Amino acid sequence: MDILIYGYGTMAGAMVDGWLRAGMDPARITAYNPRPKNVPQDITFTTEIPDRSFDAVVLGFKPHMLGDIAPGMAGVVRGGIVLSILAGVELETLAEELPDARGWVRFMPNLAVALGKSPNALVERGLGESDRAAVTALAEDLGSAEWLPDESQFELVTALAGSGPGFVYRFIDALASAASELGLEEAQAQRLAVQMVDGAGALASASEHSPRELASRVASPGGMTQKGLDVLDDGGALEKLMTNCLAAARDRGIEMGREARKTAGKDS
Ligand SMILES: NC(=O)C1=CN([C@@H]2O[C@H](COP(=O)(O)OP(=O)(O)OC[C@H]3O[C@@H](n4cnc5c(N)ncnc54)[C@H](O)[C@@H]3O)[C@@H](O)[C@H]2O)C=CC1
Ligand SMILES: O=C(O)[C@@H]1CCC=N1
Repeated sequence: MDILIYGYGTMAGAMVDGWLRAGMDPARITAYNPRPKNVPQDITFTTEIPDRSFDAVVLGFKPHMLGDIAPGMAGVVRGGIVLSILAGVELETLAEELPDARGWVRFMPNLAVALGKSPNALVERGLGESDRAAVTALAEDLGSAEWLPDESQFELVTALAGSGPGFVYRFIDALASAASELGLEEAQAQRLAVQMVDGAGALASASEHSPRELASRVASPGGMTQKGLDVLDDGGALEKLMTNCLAAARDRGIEMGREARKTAGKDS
């Protein structure tokens, strides 16, 4: 499967890094971006829209640009599979805007693709069994493949797994700032917070126990951790905060889907 990256920004670039890291032949990858970009050695880069079609085309630009960009993409997607990382943009819009493709996939990664550690949410229209297997393999090279039965929860999944690193980074930053506020040297607080989250995440991945159970294993009865957990749990404070956080991100995704339909002229 040869791949065209159409819009080589932060996310699409991280996907290329992940595929190369997983051993993909760089000759399979072409990247198009209207402005010059630094790209890994051995992939093909162009600032001109290629004049041939590709097996798979990754949409790597901003969601609201789809309506303006799609008409110029007919040639590159003809007969191929569209892999859209555009937040909020639905399969229906993709199929209407890029009707010359043979299949459409919403492929929602996060920046950890670069390390092969992204949970990748997927939903498709028009894919046969072998295409689905090929897309699954592409996702697994970047972490995991999480196929959803339909699109109804895709914005929520995007909030959790796509935006999620942003929330975790904010949490790490808040931990480090709090420790520094309480007296620790700033750089040391940040080092400790980052390494702690790295280890805690790896343990949660490797463990047979749920995060809830792991938290109670850290909290020795009558000890320090429980006192801290009591603050987070008071009135369901942290859970309420996270519910509001995910709902706000999800709702913005739904709105972005609407905006993309509007600029594509498919909605009033
Ligand atoms: N940043 C992230 O963590 C994630 C981003 N996404 C999605 O990835 C997409 C890109 O986001 P970022 O990489 O963060 O943004 P970015 O701004 O880094 O990348 C956008 C790229 O599109 C290029 N571009 C501009 N006009 C273009 C045109 N006419 N044709 C082709 N390319 C054009 C820009 O030069 C730029 O390289 C968005 O649709 C976003 O929803 C999805 C999951 C996570
Ligand atoms: O913030 C955004 O809209 C995109 C979607 C998931 C992560 N970044």
